[in-house]
Amino acid sequence: MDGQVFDKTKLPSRHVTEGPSRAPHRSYLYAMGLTKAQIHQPLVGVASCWNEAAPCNISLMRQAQAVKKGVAAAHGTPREFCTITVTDGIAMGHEGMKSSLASREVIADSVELTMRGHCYDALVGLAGCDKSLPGMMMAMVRLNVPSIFIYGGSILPGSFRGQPITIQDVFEAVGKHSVNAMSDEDLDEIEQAACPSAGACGAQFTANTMATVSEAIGLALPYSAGAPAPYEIRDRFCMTAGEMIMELIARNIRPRDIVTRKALENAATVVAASGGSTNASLHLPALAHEAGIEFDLFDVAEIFRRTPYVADLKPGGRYVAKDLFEVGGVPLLMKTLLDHGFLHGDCLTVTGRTIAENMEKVRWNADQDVVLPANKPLTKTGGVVGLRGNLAPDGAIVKVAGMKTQQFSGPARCFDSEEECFEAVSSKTFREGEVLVIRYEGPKGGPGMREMLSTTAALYGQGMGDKVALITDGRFSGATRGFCIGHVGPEAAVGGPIGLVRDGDVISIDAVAGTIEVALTDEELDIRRRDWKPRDNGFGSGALWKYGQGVGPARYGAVTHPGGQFERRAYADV
Ligand SMILES: CC(C)(O)[C@@H](O)C(=O)O
Ligand SMILES: [Mg+2]
Repeated sequence: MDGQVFDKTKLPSRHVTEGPSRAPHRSYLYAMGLTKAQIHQPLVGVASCWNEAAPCNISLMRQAQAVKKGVAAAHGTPREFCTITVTDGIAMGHEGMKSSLASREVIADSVELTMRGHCYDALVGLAGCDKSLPGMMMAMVRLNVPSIFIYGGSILPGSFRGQPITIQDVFEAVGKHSVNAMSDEDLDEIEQAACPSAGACGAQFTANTMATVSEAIGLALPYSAGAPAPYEIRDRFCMTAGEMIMELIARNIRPRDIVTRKALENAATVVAASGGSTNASLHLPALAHEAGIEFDLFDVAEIFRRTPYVADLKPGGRYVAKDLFEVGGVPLLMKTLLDHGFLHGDCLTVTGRTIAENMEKVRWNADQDVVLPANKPLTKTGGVVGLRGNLAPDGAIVKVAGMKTQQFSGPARCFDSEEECFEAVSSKTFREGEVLVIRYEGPKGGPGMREMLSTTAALYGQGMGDKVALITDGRFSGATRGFCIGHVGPEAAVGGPIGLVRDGDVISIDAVAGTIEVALTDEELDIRRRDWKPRDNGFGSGALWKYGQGVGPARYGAVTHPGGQFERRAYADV
């Protein structure tokens, strides 16, 4: 990039830095120590989700400095800014979780507004936890300025009595403890051992799933998703991203050149192949929506159905994110998928090259069993399955990776909030063979579509994971295992059938056939619907009220600007 001269008359930052009328604007930039030369170079927004809420984001400030060095080395002027996060692990199991999915929208919106307001020419975005990853990528596609995504990296595995552990073991320990199968002392020991470093939850949970997506969709540099947060090699990826963003400006390569329908299919493919988080079936439609591409839960489910499950990662399998990185990272997973025809190789990426070109130097590693060859998979279909039926006309999702059985039928036991169900689980006032139904927890109903790891992990920890099924219009953690069906739509709050079910109605789920049915006739459902009345969710003002008013259905990604609208007028072109 040495000597690259950028034509400022074509870049958005000209509105801030060029001509006599912008003298006041330049005064502010001089006030922050910028030189004349720096002011007239391209301005690159370095958006970081750094804060002290959780280990996922704590290393982002360090990494952002490396990005800035890279930008400066390639004759750009980096401008760092931070946005909020809500970290699921700490928001879990209480009202705080209602803020989680809503935070994805706030992150996307806040990055959008900072970029627009200051006319930055490009964006390098760093994100470390479940909602900040999709939120940051959504902002990139929405703004459509040259962008590179950087993941903060995974946490290192913990160790408990010689066994590697993750946060999942602590959530499940709560269930063991509740049935007196674990002592207070052991619970104390495990909670102190599970999280030994900075970084996002360590297995193929939601953050690592979306990090895998960031490489497969083409917005992140190859290998950059895999290195754990404390590893100094992350800083090298960050430096390179900083240099590379200047090249993307020069070549005018934008996120919507990258995030195409085929790229979204590639993203869904790596989720299924790695037994990733069900949350991806929300985030991929949301990302698609930013690009004006129709790609809903059923499109995601169709890819899931035809994709082999090859990466033996927790929660369904044996290994964690660090293990995947050590054997070859996301490129190794993509290599076998590409070689066996499961990925589109012709999609452009932020390297300026296609997926197939990026893969040219990647060699298959036969000396490992973290990723199996795609022609010899763990199972022939993906680790996550879409469902549809009279209980979920707008679809539902279940993770089958690692599950012994794929069919379940039993009488419903209904709860109108997660708390009511958690209480029944803790006091064991439910029976083996039942289908626990948690409703009024959808995007509008909660509001906020809570993630329910406390309840599902408690069930699993009690040894009830495959003895009951759980269905909800809310959602699950990437660490959830057991027969747990989420995103059931339409949600109860808008009159969906899940709100019409009564205790004892027989519910049948078949993950092989892809169905979810309640044994009620259409006539009976109609009669019950006539008696149904909407409920007040208790939020009359503030961010969650606003979210509940605007949010669309889970099937289309639970976005707050639904209705087929997307940002057609990329701000960089104005
Ligand atoms: C706390 C977890 C495990 O990170 C969860 O939020 C997830 O979705 O994976
Ligand atoms: Mg989560």
